Amino acid sequence: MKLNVAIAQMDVVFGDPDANFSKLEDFVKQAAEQSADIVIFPEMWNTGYDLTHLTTIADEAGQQTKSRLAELAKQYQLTIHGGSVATNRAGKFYNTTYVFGPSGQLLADYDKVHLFGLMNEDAYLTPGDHGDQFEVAGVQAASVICYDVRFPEWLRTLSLHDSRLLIVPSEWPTPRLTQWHRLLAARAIENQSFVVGVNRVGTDPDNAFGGQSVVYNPFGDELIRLDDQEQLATVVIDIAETTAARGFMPVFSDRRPDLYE
Ligand SMILES: NC(=O)CCC(=O)C(=O)O
Repeated sequence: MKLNVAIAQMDVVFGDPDANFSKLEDFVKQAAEQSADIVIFPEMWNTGYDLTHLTTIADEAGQQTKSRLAELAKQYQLTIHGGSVATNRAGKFYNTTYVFGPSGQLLADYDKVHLFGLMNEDAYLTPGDHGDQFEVAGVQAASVICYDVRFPEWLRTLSLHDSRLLIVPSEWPTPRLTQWHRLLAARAIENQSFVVGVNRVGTDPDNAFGGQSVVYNPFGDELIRLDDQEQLATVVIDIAETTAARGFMPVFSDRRPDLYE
């Protein structure tokens, strides 16, 4: 089973959801032109980290994002992994992932679980309380958001449901890009899965984001690494490699959960 994965390495217009929706639409169109099965966006692409204005700019109940992603997925007949967006639900703000399949159906709905204090998320956002898995063209996938990737036990928990593809939308600042690559590669090796990290580019008032979106195979080899420019790129991944990795070294069945915790 092969999947054509499109990475939408987007520059986010700070605090301007309308401008960012229009960029998203261009990227989805490009992904469809390149026959992608799935297109993946970065973290908080609707607003960036404009956390002090969430009352006016966060997506109310995620409605605008959900209806637009559903329409676009259906129109272009592909899966859209909507990175994450700032949402406002019952007066609380969340950093939320929505994934829509080609029939316009909602496949996943996930709020970032580990809030990132260095970017003030803990002061403004409410953490999620559950994970979510979904299927892309017959492939089991799971998704976490940026800082979540530093918690191997969380990605392992999600991987125990036979995920073969782990997706990590991010706004990861340039000074820690070396750690970004090492963490993503480690998660790929230990979970014997493909890992797709989609970072934004550009700057906001506090940080610079150097892109370097990347795909690692289940052996931790890099299949593609983008530079620091806004762009869409595609890469074909062969899910049979996850079966080969798991057959060669049975990490999942060698686990000793009786000793953990
Ligand atoms: N947006 C984020 O969660 C950033 C995480 C990050 O930069 C890190 O080093 O972890």
